[in-house]
Order: sequence, then C-alpha cells, then structure tokens
Amino acid sequence: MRSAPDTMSQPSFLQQTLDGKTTLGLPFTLGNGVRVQVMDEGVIRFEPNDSDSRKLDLVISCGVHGNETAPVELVDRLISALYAGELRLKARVLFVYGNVDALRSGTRFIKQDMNRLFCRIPDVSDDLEARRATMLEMQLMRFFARAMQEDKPRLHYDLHTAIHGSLIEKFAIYPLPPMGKQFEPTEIARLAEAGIEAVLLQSTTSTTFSFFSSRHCDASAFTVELGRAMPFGQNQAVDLSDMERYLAALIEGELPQPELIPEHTQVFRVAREIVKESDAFRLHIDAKTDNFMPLPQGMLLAEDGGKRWTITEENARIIFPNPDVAVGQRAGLIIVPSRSFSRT
Ligand SMILES: O=C(O)CCC(=O)N[C@@H](CCC(=O)O)C(=O)O
Ligand SMILES: [Zn+2]
Repeated sequence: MRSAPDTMSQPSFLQQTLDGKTTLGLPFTLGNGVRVQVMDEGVIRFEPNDSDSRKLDLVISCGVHGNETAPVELVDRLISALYAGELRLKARVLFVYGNVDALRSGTRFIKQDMNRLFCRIPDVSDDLEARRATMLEMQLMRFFARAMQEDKPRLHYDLHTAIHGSLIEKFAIYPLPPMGKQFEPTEIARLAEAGIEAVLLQSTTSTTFSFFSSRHCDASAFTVELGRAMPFGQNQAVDLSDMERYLAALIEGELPQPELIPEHTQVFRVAREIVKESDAFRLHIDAKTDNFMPLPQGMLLAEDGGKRWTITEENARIIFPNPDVAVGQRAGLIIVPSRSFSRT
C-alpha cells in the first residue's frame, strides 16, 4: 500500500488525466481511511476502510463523448470532494472518464463513437477507442463482481449531454431490461429525485455503455442527458445541483426508495429507431431540431433510397436527430408517451 499523495498541492484527478500524468498502480489510503486506486487512465476506485459496511456499489461515468463536458466537471467536483474528505464514503465507487483522447481534443470521438462500441467481441484490428471500450467493460465486470456475490445494489449512471437543445433539458435513457424483467418505477422515481424530467424506455438491445452494465453486470444502469454539449468552463447554463446532490448522497450510502413517480416526470417509450442505411439517407427536418419536438402524424420524416419513415404514431416526438452519423448508425429516435413498464 502506497502512502497518500499530497492532494492539496496536486492538480485534480481530471487534470492529471488530461495531462497524461495519472499514476497507475498500488492502492493508497487517505487520512480518513478511504482506500483509493487508479485502475487505468481515467478510471479511479474509492472504497471505505470498512468495505463490508458499504450500502451499495456505484459507477459514475462521463466523457464517453469528449465534447460533453458538464458531467466531466461534475465528476471532477465529486472526486475532489472525496479526496478532501468532504464526503463520508459508504459505498464502493468507480469513476470513469470514458474517452480520454476525445476529452483532450474536445471532440465527440477520435475515429469512432465509443458509445457504439460496447457489447461486442474484441478483434485484433480494434482501434484505440474500441480497445478502451473493451477495457472499460472489464473494469466494470471486475468492479461489480463483488456486489453480485454479496447481493448489494449495483448502480451505473453514464452521464452525457445532448448535441442540440432539448425541449426537456434533463432526461435519461433506460436500457431494455433482459427477458423476464421490467422497467422499474423506483429507478425512474430515483432519477426524478436527481432532477431528471423525462425517461425514455428503450425497446431494443443496444451497444451503449449503460446497456452493457445493465445486461452484463446486472446493474441498474442509465444514460443520463444533462443539457447541451459545451466546452470546458462554459456550462453555467445548466443547473446540475439536484444531480450532484443525488450522486453525493449515493456516495454517502443513501439510496432513496421512492414508491411513486412524480406527476411531472414524463415517461416515453422508443417506438422506432431510425438507422441510416446508406449515403442516400435524407432527414426531412432541420438537423438542429430540438429533442422532444412533436412530429405530426402523416409527416415524412426521413428517406433512405426506397425506404420511407412516415410518422404513424400518435403524439410522436423526435430525439437525437442526426443525419451525419456513419452508415449503419442511429440517425434519430421516434418516441411516444408511455405509462406501461413492461418490457414490450
Ligand atoms: O444529442 C445527440 O444526438 C446524442 C447525445 C448522446 O450522446 N446520446 C447518447 C445516448 C445513448 C443511449 O441511447 O443510451 C448516445 O448517442 O450515445
Ligand atoms: Zn453523449
């Protein structure tokens, strides 16, 4: 066990990570007994000294897209508060800065969108982003393995921001649960306590980080969208105080058990995923359309060669419209209101 670094005089873990100066290796202990270990570049674990008394195991990830900085700043504050002994740790917590190279360059990704690279079989020809996604999967499997044996709650919040504006600023995507399970209203009510105003229930499997931990680590996992992507230091427009308070409380072992989803929390189901199948793909709304913009029935939303996407659903809305994605990737989601929590 190493002795604790002099954290007061050191740059934050985020700054060290961005500077390429993280020291991997042996765990060390802070003055209050908290055990800390840098697991890989941008991946750090905190454990209480009496690890058996912990209430839950929690992964907080951000920066899977390198231009989405508000959550990265939030995570930096949480890590710094732990280092300073300002939080009474009652959980095992793994923090992840997802795509460190993309964070350095301030871009969504370097070569490939990392949030499309989970749940796949690794290949010798994998590039750096694909390898990093595989490494992160292994970190989460290892981290959650202990909670699975001991049946402690396992939570993963993968924090993002959206490319465009949103009529609803803070929302979450709830990955499709495995067969035999349903979407849990308590989880949605917890998200509401964290300031989340709408939750989208996924209707298909996915290749995202949150889908991975939901499906392969049996964690309650969510992609959380917290306002709009802005450069570091320019995130004052979005108020993340509820989310920050909620995550700090989880770190202190307080897992709320709300029974009712508040009236004002909107729940939607993904009705259709629009996949760009060729370069002929055309989106017939402005590519900068706000998320949650209503789509009138009968409207021709998109075309791809002979394929047409016409709105048949009542009260449909658009999420993540983006005609510029690579062929084979999602160019938008059509969502509809839902009050059912069953899987289908
Ligand atoms: O605003 C956009 O178009 C994308 C914002 C973003 O990065 N969203 C995530 C959602 C992941 C999920 O569906 O769970 C993504 O596209 O990876
Ligand atoms: Zn993102």
